[in-house]
Amino acid sequence: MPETPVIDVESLTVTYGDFTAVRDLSFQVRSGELYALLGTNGAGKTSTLEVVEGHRQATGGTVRIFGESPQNRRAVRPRTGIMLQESGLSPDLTVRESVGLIGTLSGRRDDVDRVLGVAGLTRKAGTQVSQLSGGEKRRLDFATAVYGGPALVILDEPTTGLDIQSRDALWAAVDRLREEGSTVVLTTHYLEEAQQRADRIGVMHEGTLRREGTIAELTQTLPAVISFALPPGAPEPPTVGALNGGFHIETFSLQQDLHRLLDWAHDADVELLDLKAGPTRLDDVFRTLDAA
Ligand SMILES: Nc1ncnc2c1ncn2[C@@H]1O[C@H](COP(=O)(O)OP(=O)(O)OP(=O)(O)O)[C@@H](O)[C@H]1O
Repeated sequence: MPETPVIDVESLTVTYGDFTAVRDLSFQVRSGELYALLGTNGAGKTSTLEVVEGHRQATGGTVRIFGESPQNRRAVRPRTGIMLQESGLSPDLTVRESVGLIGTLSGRRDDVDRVLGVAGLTRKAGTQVSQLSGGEKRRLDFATAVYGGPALVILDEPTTGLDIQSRDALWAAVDRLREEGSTVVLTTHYLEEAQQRADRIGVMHEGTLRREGTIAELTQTLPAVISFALPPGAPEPPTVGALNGGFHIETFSLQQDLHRLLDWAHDADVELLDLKAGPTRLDDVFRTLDAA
């Protein structure tokens, strides 16, 4: 028998008055995977996650978490850690009190000091929430989401406003959770983070799911890119791939075309300036969305 998906979204519709923010959306998140729900601004990601989190009623369709309704808090809450875009933490509580309170409400068990350490907040344990910097608040939101190692962790733009050290620390903590078997759902506008970490990616645009698959599946229909500049007076470069304005080559034979270009540069004794070559990136998938 197939395993019950951790999240099962079936024909979800969310409307605000006359406006349909999410239309007939279906996707599943499997146990143990990191699923990135990405999309353009206003695509409907947060509206979708709010239904998944039980904070909003669906206008139509069904959502199941661990086979249960998201409204069934008693069944779902102990197994789900949520990092919202904006937390509702009380400004008067200290960091330690906040983690302890949310931890207790979650129904999971953990050691507050351990969680503060994971989130890099040990030195801020006695500081009031109102006195935290923006990045420190995000770390506190993360701490409350991962308290007790929930089976499902939902991270809504977790690294926005974080410096590089904090990002690395956050991803290291997510990696540890995954090693212990947690399923992770991520939204982010930092596409490299999704490209590096997601097992599968769903791309939303204007309320619907326009693309879904592994990073390889999403990018294989688009060409790879080689770009470079030439010093003044250099001869014409060879025709490789499709020269698409400037020296920007689109190719489905990256290795072969790069080889030919480098051979030409060597034979012509030309230094290729600012040479870049790489597979198709997720950014390019986004740039094709309006054409879908
Ligand atoms: N409470 C609301 N009332 C009316 N419209 C809303 C409400 N919340 C969201 N919307 C609209 O629904 C659409 C989807 O919003 P949503 O926040 O779900 O998008 P998103 O994909 O999370 O966007 P972003 O990446 O910009 O955060 C947007 O056009 C937004 O203006």
